[in-house]
Amino acid sequence: MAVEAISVPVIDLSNFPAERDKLVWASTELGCFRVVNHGIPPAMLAEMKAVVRALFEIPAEVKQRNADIIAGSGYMAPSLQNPLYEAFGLYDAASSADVRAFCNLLEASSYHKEIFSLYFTKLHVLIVDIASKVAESLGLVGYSFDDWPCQARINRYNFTEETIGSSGVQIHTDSGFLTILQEDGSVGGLEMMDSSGNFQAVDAVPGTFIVNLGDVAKIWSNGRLHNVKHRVQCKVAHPRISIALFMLAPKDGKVEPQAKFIDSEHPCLYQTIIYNEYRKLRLSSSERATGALHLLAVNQTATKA
Ligand SMILES: O=C(O)CCC(=O)C(=O)O
Ligand SMILES: [Fe+2]
Repeated sequence: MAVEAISVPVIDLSNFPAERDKLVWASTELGCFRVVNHGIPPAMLAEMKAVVRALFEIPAEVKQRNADIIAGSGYMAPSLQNPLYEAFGLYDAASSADVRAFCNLLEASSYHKEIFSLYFTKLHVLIVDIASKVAESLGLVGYSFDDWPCQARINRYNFTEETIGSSGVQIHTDSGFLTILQEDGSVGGLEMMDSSGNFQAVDAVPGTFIVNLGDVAKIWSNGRLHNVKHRVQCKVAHPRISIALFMLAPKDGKVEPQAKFIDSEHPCLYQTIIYNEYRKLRLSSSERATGALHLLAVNQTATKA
């Protein structure tokens, strides 16, 4: 099936509240948007990307030191399921101590450490701002995302001539609330599923970030925010780098529909779950590809009885 290029809605972060309706539409119908005027200088994006490229060159045994802190949060070597994909994970990138520990384990130079710290400090401010704007646009004003843990994932796709047309990362939803992605400006491949169930290619636009919403957003908003399915395909014979920051779930781990989004016309759709349990649920079954939200669905007949 041919995959068309989608023009992802562009949200100008310096133009609020004027952009509010567009943000509501993008986050409830598509589950993804592009942000501009985000305050991260182009030089910092480029420096971070260069540091990330270098990080993948360290010896395999050093990479393995990046162990899981929570299920699936550490280094992922190429696997049978995703043979072209390799990633480092950093839990919690919102904590400067965790960023330092990650760099120390991987024997990063002091320059690399400095870039990592600066980048994630800035990205954390940005992710909190975007999450707050999403909440406010749905009418929930004053909700704080300040202390939500955020995981970073640094991805490399070993794309070559022979792999064109194959999968870089399988279809999935993100498990957390919201993801900010720095795409590879020169190598595309990200595809989002639209409302008709077709994949649409997302162009890589240098200097911007792609934001997508995950399963926690769907539960938290009682079904309003859309957890978009996406994947990465190999389109060109060139290694691809991407840098993701995932805002996961509240600090106490309790993920539940907010009272603001529950009323007689919108009954509670999801059971409360602890985020780490939900992550294990996704990893322990085949649910990663399709999401595991249906396992949390409230039985409406039972609720009404
Ligand atoms: O590399 C990308 O563009 C997307 C990566 C992704 O979907 C993820 O890390 O969850
Ligand atoms: Fe993803």
